[in-house]
Amino acid sequence: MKASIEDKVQTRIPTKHGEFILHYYSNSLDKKEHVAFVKGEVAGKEDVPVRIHSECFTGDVLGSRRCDCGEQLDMALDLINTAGCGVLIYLRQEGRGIGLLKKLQAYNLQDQGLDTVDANIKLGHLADERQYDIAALILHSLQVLSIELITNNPLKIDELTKLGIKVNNRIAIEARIHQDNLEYLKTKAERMRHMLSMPDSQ
Ligand SMILES: Nc1nc2c(ncn2[C@@H]2O[C@H](COP(=O)(O)OP(=O)(O)OP(=O)(O)O)[C@@H](O)[C@H]2O)c(=O)[nH]1
Ligand SMILES: [Zn+2]
Repeated sequence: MKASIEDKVQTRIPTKHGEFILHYYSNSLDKKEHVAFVKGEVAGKEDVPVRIHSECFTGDVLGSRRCDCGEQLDMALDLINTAGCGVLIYLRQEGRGIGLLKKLQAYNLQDQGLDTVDANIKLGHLADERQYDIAALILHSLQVLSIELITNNPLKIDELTKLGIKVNNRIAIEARIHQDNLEYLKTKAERMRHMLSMPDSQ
């Protein structure tokens, strides 16, 4: 079956980062509630700043310091708001696609010494099970011509390019490094090719 999405509703959301229009999508691939937060006029535009954010209940909602997600969400919305034009797609791919239950189990394995990659593998999953088809469909639906992707993850750029999205540039989004996220960020840099500037001495 060919993947499809439907833009079901658009509504204005004033936030501490500025005002955005929230688009709610239904889709033919899963039963999840994927959304886009849109700033300004993006249809027919080139080089639109775009963040594709993967759901992280612990980081985005609870403010967990185990990962950089919550801080990246704030930074991306500030950046898009300041640019006056852009899109944050919030994909419901909790735990890099393995779901909240498995991510929390993976956290316990990490507390026993495994890193984020090996914890996923021990639970019978791939290191990263995310897909970006729905994000690409959302960008097509918004009639964005080309993007500047806000990410440190080269895989996201590759995947979107394969799906026909023109990624003209990458905008780095590096959260503060501290004791609680150090190992997590180190693993992303060393095992998942994330473009992060890690301190040499740590
Ligand atoms: N399986 C698993 N998922 C995690 C863990 N920590 C965070 N996540 C999930 O990872 C996703 C975010 O992915 P990241 O690898 O942090 O970053 P990214 O989206 O690939 O890259 P950026 O665009 O640079 O942020 C969210 O869905 C989180 O819920 C973990 O230890 N294990
Ligand atoms: Zn997170």
